[in-house]
Amino acid sequence: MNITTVAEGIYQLSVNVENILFEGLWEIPNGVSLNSYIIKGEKTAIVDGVCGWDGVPESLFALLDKMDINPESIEYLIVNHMEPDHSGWIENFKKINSNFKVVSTAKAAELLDGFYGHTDNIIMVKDDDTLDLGNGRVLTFKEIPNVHWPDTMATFDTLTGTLFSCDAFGAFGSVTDGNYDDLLKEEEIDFYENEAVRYYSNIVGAFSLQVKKAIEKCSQLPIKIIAPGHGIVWRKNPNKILEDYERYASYSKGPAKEEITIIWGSMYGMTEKAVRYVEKVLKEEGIKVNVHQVPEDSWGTVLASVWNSTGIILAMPTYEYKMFPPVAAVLEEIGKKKVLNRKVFRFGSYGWSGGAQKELDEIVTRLRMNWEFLEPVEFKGSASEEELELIGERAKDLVKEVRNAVNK
Ligand SMILES: Cc1cc2nc3c(=O)[nH]c(=O)nc-3n(C[C@H](O)[C@H](O)[C@H](O)COP(=O)(O)O)c2cc1C
Repeated sequence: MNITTVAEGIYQLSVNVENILFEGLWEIPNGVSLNSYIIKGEKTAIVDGVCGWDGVPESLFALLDKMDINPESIEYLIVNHMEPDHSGWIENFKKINSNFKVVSTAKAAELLDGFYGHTDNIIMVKDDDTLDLGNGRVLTFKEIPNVHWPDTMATFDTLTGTLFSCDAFGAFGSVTDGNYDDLLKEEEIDFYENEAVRYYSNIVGAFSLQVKKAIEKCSQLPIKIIAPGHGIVWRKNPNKILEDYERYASYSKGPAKEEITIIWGSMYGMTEKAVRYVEKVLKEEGIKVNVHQVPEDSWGTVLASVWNSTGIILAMPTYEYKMFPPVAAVLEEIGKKKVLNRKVFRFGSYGWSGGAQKELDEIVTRLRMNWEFLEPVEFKGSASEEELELIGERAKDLVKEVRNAVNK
């Protein structure tokens, strides 16, 4: 639980959440912060409440208490985005203060009604509308739909140049009091960069087109600080997170980095033997490789690696005339997240009929992933020396394709 000062009259109230699956689905090994912001003019506003998860609203009230802020003095609740991890707090807040106004887009207002039956005192705003808090503090709003729900907007404090960007420009990773890029060491920034890729690929990757539009729109503002709903605040170099997000958005269509991700599954070690061989070959080629066995590694972890990778190797046996199911499941999710135009090689074992390749082709076509495949290698039972060599050669071809695509 942290209270920190972002800029003159702006305070961040952060609550870390760990040991949950984010959105009930995504593993967050390093936790996530839920960031709320208090903005003080003559009047006080709070930007984004936090989730109604057990203990979280109480933590936020305790933080307000610590700041000597009486919840009744908060006049505006700015709901940048209605998803319950940002707005789930409203119900609890209502019990203490029934005299506040919600500021949101029309779409968020509709969702507030649907989710919480909340319809009173809503100020609906659209692009470039303003809210004057007094004492020279004027807020401007920018709609950034579909980053990450259709209702999302960003709030801009014109006095300090602070952009409250909600889910845009966010990251996973719990935070400490030094939750600012100007206070963090280089390796800590690197840590949050990895957490940002994980967050981006898991949460907003499917909306990369809308992310690009949001970057364009927000870049017109004289931004000095970016204060997202999750992760660290960018005060020294806000351009870094804008550029990082621009890059992550471009990875959807590829090429991404000069990296290969191997996603593999194996029942009795036949496919695994070939995976180990390929790992050795790729190591000799000197390319960065991320290796994920499924279902042992979670979808979120696999997605984060795949997002960064221009090359993908899928290694799985045939199972009941189809792909080994955990590989098929993660592949479907990768397709839905729009990981497109990758260079791919697949190999795997079968017993008598094969069938994995047919399902693989079906998924990639149905989800319009536009993946470019090298000729697959399938082997009966255990791969022979010749078959291993062939797989090794194809892996080297993949490295060439990846390097060509990245360095084009
Ligand atoms: C439950 C089960 C279902 C299988 N279904 C098929 C199948 O439909 N067609 C086929 O050719 N082989 C099938 N096999 C054989 C495997 O593909 C074969 O044993 C392969 O070598 C397993 O590779 P792995 O050790 O990497 O898992 C099946 C094996 C199991 C255990």
